Amino acid sequence: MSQLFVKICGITRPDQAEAIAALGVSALGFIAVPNTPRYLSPSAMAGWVGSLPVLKVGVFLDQDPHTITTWVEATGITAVQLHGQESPEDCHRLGELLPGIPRIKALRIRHLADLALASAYTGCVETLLLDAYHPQQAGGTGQTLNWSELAQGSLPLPWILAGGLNPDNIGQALSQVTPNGIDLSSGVEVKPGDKDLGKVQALLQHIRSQGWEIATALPPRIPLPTATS
Ligand SMILES: O=C(O)c1ccccc1N[C@@H]1O[C@H](COP(=O)(O)O)[C@@H](O)[C@H]1O
Repeated sequence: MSQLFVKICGITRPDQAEAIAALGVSALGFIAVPNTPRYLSPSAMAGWVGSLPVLKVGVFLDQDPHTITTWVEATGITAVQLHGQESPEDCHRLGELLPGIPRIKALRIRHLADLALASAYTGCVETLLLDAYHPQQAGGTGQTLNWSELAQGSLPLPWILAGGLNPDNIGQALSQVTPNGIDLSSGVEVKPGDKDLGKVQALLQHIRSQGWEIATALPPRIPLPTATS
């Protein structure tokens, strides 16, 4: 049975976090980007996020590696998603500051050619995430990628599909592309930050009915070929 990593992002409420974790998702995401509608400050995350029984992903946008480190230490986040223009050097630095905390680099894709950006991150992050490009908003936009175009590309690391996924279109998306994981935010909510548990349940039911097993951890990194192999 193939495994699929399933992350539900933009969680703001402890009761919903616990209920969604109990449904069997792989990870929950918490938005650490000020001035966005699902934002939680470090003090708003502290005291409950750390004890959730799944991978806890903090979503950051062009924040300084030291700021991210302080945030992780204060909240109990167990993975970081870098959703801005973070360079490979920033990702590498974060790995030095936060050993054992996996890094997910988000790339906001406008054209298939943008996938070329991925190769620069092979040595410094564990996983890639592909989101749709929006000119005004960094994420949580509900905008989908062009899955049939994406199917023509390839990536050098395990990757997560994001961007406008919901229980109604997930089947179509997964019939066209084969990511290692999926990430949903606005497609499973009533309003920003308020999740619709019925939609999360419908999503998981669909995935399981298609024969996927929901992963309990990020997909392992594919070993890179060595010079002699
Ligand atoms: O969700 C947000 O508010 C957000 C803010 C800033 C950066 C990223 C954000 N969310 C990420 O956006 C994608 C897709 O969301 P959607 O399913 O299209 O609503 C997802 O990876 C979230 O982690």
